[in-house]
Amino acid sequence: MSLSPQGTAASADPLTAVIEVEDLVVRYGTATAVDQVSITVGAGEAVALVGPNGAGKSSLVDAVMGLLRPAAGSVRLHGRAALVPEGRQMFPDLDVEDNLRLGAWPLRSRGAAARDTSRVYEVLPDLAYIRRRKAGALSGGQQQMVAFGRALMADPDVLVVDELSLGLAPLITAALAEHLRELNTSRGLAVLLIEQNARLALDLCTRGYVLESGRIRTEGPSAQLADSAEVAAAYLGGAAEPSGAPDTEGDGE
Ligand SMILES: Nc1ncnc2c1ncn2[C@@H]1O[C@H](COP(=O)(O)OP(=O)(O)OP(=O)(O)O)[C@@H](O)[C@H]1O
Repeated sequence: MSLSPQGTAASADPLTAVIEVEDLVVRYGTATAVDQVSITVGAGEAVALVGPNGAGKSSLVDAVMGLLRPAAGSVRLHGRAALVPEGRQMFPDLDVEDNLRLGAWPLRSRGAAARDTSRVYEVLPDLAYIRRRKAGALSGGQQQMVAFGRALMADPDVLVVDELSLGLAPLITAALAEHLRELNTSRGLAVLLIEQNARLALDLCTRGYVLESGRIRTEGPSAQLADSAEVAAAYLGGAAEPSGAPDTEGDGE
């Protein structure tokens, strides 16, 4: 089950992990980009991975998606993961319809039915209106929508989104974020959202990890991370609003 019918109650089940990463190490030559990182994403859960440039976020994603071989540690996928890649990576000379169909590649054994794009147009109706337009002629926001649709064509259990907001205007980003929220909350699709915009990611997801210099610096429920003065100062553009909640980071900030 990946895209349950709209309106069906979908709840996160952290006991059933769709992604389990344990003690992962990624190296480029002698440089360590990801250093003993462990993360999980539960079925139906939305999890944020935030951190500054060069923290190792994309390296972690590439290892999760099997695009690079870890130096150590393990990645276990329970179900199908589909990637919305950084920079969208459209085929600019193909139209939207053909770009979407390429996303069905993991389902090629299912035959022609897997290439039926109508299930994506039901979820992202705006794409139906631009189905015959060349991807290269679309705006960044439209391309990101196509990248979402292409990932959905793989009938995934978890969507791995590498930089939802990259290069997009705030209003466009907000609209795409709502689509992602809808896919998660109403249709039970698990999400791993990699974002430099920590506020966006923590607002969208229920749990998060902060990655810094290849290591998990802190993790926890999004509300707790957003309330942490340490995280707020580093990633949210200022100190957290006092919430009355105890300082769980334990650093007295
Ligand atoms: N192909 C590569 N060869 C060598 N070093 C690399 C390569 N890709 C990434 N790195 C290095 O690994 C570290 C982590 O990079 P990575 O791209 O995973 O971080 P990131 O958090 O995704 O950053 P950004 O937000 O800028 O994309 C950085 O120091 C980067 O320079």
